[in-house]
Amino acid sequence: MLNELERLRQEIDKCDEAIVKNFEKRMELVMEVLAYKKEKGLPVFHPGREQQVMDKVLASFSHTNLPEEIQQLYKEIMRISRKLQSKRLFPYSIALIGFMGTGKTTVAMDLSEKLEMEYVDVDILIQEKMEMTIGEIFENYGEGYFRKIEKDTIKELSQRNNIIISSGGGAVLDQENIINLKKNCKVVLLKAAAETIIKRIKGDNTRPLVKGKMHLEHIKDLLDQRKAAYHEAADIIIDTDDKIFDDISKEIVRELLLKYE
Ligand SMILES: Nc1ncnc2c1ncn2[C@@H]1O[C@H](COP(=O)(O)OP(=O)(O)O)[C@@H](O)[C@H]1O
Ligand SMILES: O=C(O)C1=C[C@@H](OP(=O)(O)O)[C@@H](O)[C@H](O)C1
Ligand SMILES: [Mg+2]
Repeated sequence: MLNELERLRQEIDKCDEAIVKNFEKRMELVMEVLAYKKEKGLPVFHPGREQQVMDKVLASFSHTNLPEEIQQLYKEIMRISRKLQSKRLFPYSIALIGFMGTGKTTVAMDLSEKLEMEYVDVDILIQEKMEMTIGEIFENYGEGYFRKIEKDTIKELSQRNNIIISSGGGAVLDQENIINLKKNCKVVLLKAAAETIIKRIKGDNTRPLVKGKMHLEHIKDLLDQRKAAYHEAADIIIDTDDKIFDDISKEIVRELLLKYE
């Protein structure tokens, strides 16, 4: 004879079995939708769709005692779903390169949320390692020392797959960094006009290479010196002038899928 506790546990086991079975079924269907969209050339990510699913779930379970918990569960289900799709679509890492102020750090964060892919910013990692700001590293140890840590950090990160890396604007001036990044990454160059760049970074004095020299001629000079290196390293080039982050991220996704499918 089963006691009451054992009986309840058996009921719970049955629920778990149904949850797992349906979860697997749901994810299989998501992958079928993905394959269909790819075949028909439809946009892969449809931001409105997640809200639709959430609204539908909440409406159809309006009698639930656990509306907040259901919402939480569905958020997680959709997060997992996005991650599975991204893994299938992008079996590589994505490295963002380009001049200061082209949006590498911010776009990496936005892409990371959209693709549910981990992102690492080389400069942020360096600052954490050194417990110092980039400005302090330049001031205390000089640019050469910063470049050495930058190179070590890129080497370390380039071993990893399925992440988004935002590099600093000077990273690709060193050939070894390009070779390392290209091991596991598709390299995306973000571009912007000097006028746009200066507008974006003029209020920010965290970049030692433009500190006290925040004028158009200096930015243009630096851009000219670096242009060839950026273009040589790039697999994909995205103009960011007059574009919002959301559109830049979507363009990156579109271009990567077009080129590497
Ligand atoms: N497309 C854009 N539209 C508006 N502001 C932008 C855009 N790209 C970057 N910015 C702004 O410019 C500044 C520098 O961006 P950041 O992501 O740090 O660039 P990077 O890492 O390439 O130096 C930030 O304040 C950011 O919000
Ligand atoms: O262009 C460069 O040489 C640099 C760009 C900075 O990063 P962002 O491009 O993210 O601003 C940072 O790595 C450092 O100040 C040097
Ligand atoms: Mg940055």
